[in-house]
Amino acid sequence: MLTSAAPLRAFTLALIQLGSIGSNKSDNLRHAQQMILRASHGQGSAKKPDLIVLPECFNSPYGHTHFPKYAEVIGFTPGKPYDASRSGSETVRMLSSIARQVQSWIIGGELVAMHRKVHLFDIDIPGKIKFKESETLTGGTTLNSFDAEFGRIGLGICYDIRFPEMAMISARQGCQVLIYPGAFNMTTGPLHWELLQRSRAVDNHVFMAMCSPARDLSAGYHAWGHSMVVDPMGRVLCEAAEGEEIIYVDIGKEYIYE
Ligand SMILES: NC(=O)CC(=O)C(=O)O
Repeated sequence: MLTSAAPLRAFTLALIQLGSIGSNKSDNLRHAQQMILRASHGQGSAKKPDLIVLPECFNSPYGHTHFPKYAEVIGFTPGKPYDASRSGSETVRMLSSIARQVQSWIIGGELVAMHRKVHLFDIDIPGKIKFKESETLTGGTTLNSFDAEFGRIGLGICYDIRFPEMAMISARQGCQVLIYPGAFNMTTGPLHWELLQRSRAVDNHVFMAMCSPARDLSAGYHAWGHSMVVDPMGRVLCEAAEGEEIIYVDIGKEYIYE
């Protein structure tokens, strides 16, 4: 049972709309690490972020046939001690070490909480897109969040956003910010990416953010991009374009309604 959350405090959020995700996992991890380092310095008037978010599937190409090859054993059990530096997962070791170096929270696989996508993405729109995650993945069965010094962060992954009950329960459990790494595509992106985030934000009076990979037309899956952050009134606070980009937003007093 979660204890009640402390009031939300001002913080800086960075979403990394990562590009160059190819077939070599170590190269993907190296690139993600460099981008986290770049994000950690802030940009222009943006301060050093307290929380940095990577997209869904940042260490492998997105596609259900790739998942078995890139899968890693994480071995994390909530509430039990876990030494991320000795993890069997190359991805967790990288994230944990860079999180310590830049002194920020990272959503991408760092290990204070682990969320497994609950709702698997199975879609078949004739002539447009066919994708069946359930052929190679098993859905998660738990709702997950973590407490940072500035607020309670609820987690989901991509397709999870289409199930309003999940965001609602997170909000009822005191989450003030919901972050769902995601990878919508060229069919569902223009229709629903912004609509769903604004809906979940307004339904629940929370901040909502989704972080996408950059669009790569040479890849098998064409991600929509447009990583964004929405405030509890449903206003889009910032939005990326399609390419590789880091977007920052200060969640300041003007957005925090007590
Ligand atoms: N990729 C997903 O999990 C979901 C998606 O693209 C959509 O819901 O649209």
